[in-house]
Amino acid sequence: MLEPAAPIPDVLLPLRAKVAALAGRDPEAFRQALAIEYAPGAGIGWHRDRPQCEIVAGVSLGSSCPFRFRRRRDEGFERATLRPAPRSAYLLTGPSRETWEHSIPPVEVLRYSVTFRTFRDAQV
Ligand SMILES: O=C(O)CCC(=O)C(=O)O
Ligand SMILES: [Fe+2]
Repeated sequence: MLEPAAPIPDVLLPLRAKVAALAGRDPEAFRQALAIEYAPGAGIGWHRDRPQCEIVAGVSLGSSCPFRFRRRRDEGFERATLRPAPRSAYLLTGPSRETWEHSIPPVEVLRYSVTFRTFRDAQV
């Protein structure tokens, strides 16, 4: 049985307000917050975020790292790499959200991310 998660901690609300302004959405639309610690050697494998999510807004903290993207083409993968600066934010919307997969190879220096997500179904 699913139960509602705890509310987003107050300490994250100013950050949520900033990414919401970047996305042009109400802060309350970002109903999930996820903080990830990447210790040296930790990364995240290729994936697209779950289809129930709509906008993914991320804040990159600590070290910079390659943020890799790929999408399948007839002849193989088309690839792109961003390098989000520490204390910068990014939005995954449109094709970067729906079509491209993303991953982060094992980091060399400690990094954190805080991601906020809106949901397609407001009831989720
Ligand atoms: O650490 C990041 O900036 C991305 C994290 C990520 O891809 C995710 O939480 O789905
Ligand atoms: Fe992701």
